[in-house]
Amino acid sequence: MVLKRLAVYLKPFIPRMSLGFCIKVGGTLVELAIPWILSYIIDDLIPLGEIAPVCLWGGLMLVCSLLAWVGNITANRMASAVARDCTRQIRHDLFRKISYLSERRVDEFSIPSLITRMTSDTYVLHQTVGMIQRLGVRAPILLIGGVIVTLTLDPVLTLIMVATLPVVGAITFVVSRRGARLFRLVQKASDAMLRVVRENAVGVRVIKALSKSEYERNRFKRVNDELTEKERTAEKTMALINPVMSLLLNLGIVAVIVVGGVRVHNGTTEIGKIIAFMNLFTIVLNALMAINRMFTMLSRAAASSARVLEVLDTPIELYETEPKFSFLPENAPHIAFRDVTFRYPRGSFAVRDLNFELKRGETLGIIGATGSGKSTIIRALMRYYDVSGGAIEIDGVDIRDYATTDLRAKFGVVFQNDTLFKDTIRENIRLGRNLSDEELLEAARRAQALGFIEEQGGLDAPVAIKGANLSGGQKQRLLVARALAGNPEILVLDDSSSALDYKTDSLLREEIRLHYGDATKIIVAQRVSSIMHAEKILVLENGRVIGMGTHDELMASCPLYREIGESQIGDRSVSYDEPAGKEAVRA
Ligand SMILES: Nc1ncnc2c1ncn2[C@@H]1O[C@H](COP(=O)(O)OP(=O)(O)OP(=O)(O)O)[C@@H](O)[C@H]1O
Repeated sequence: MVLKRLAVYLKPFIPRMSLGFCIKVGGTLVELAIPWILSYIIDDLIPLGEIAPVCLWGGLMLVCSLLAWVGNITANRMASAVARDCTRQIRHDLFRKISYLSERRVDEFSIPSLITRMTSDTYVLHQTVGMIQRLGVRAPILLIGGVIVTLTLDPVLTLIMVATLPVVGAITFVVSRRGARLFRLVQKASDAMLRVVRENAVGVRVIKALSKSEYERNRFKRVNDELTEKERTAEKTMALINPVMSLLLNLGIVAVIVVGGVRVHNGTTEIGKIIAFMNLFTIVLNALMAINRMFTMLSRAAASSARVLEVLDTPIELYETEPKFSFLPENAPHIAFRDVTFRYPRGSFAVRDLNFELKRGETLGIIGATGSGKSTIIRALMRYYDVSGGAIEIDGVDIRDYATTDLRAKFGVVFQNDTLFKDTIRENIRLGRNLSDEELLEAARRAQALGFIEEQGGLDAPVAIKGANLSGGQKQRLLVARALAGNPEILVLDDSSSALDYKTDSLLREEIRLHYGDATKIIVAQRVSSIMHAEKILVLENGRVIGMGTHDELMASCPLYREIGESQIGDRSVSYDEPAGKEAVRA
């Protein structure tokens, strides 16, 4: 059923598959003729004692072998090409779907599971599509054709052979069904193993630093053992088929030899027919084995298809292509949160009753303990998740009424622990947007990144996976340059200066103040100095706002803010009115 659903991917390849099918059928029929010619030579031509017809029919056998060989190779190549191109399309659609999945769905699937669906599951489908084309035509023709040719040679012996086939078919069916269920469990265990490997690779430094290597090794051993156990059960089940089939077919061959011997002795059949029969028996046996392999592969493919389809069938909840409004209300605040409440799937409330407004060009600072809901506000504003209650508005329009691409295009953003890609510095800043080198360099200069970019060799310098060849501060500056490039309408910096020294941080803030005056800025920070010049500061605790106002107001009215401020700045009498840049430069 699930395989049928994925068959739509084969539709565009029907002409190519049909041609391959014809070549395959031709090659297979020619192959079946070989034992028949052999029997004719032995029983009818050799007794005549003339060499010429024997050579002629022998030559025909050779031509048949060559044709079968060439036909099979050509058809197999065509099958591989179809499998490759079809899987490419499936991967393409999967990737596209994954990139549009809401964060909620990504959480539900989990990243490791999406990776295995994208890699090993599509690989299984690739193998299956290839195999079905290679063997799906050939094996049944050899099986049915083989039985027909044996019927023309000796119907009595054919009955012995045919009697074994239903038993073999039933065993294959039962075992393969069980195999499909077991392979689904194997894939699940493989997801779990990938998750541990991924966490381990990402957290390798901290694991070493905390001497957690032994603990991690044990954790990996557990998931690895679990996977091995599941594989063992699945393989043990599937491994039943071959020996049982071999046993049945060998019993059949023994019966053929015994009955055949009696029939030759009685003069009801000839020796050449028995030799050809044995030949065909091997062909039928191999065809059955191939069909068995196909069933095994189909069991795995059914499990993989179900996993791939689960992603492909997931509705894209948050992707709106058309705006649902025709005009923007006048004099509306640029950003407004109205009674916003948010909870993660299966989680408790992360943000409650959030209300604030920001005018265009204003800066909002957000501060609070870890887990207090700071990043959640950003995710909700950019509509990675829909709010659970209340509404978020941009220019007076609910963000759910914007086309998602239009909404996201308004933002320049650095997420907490944001990602750098294995590419050049240029592409990491540009990220596929139509921006000139001058614009990229300008953004880099303002993000205080130009100095180290030049040291690295300019925009063409390589960035390793996740920016592993850069320091923490360099990574953050590159990410800020990415956010600034393109002059966003709304600039969001989520804990993006934690690795910067105070001087660089304040220079960066000064550049933003000078050059991005029109952009509305939302800055999440752990440092009071990063947000103290904001027009509005939110102090969060457990998802609730416990203070809102300017730095001076909060120092006077919000005990938590005052506590953080005093512990970081130390001196309450410091004047905060000076631009941060000057303050830092003087320092
Ligand atoms: N994807 C998620 N699924 C379920 N719960 C989540 C998810 N992301 C965050 N949470 C929970 O929501 C709450 C707020 O998380 P959030 O990331 O907004 O905190 P934060 O203030 O940004 O913290 P930090 O300063 O550590 O980044 C936390 O209790 C967190 O455990």
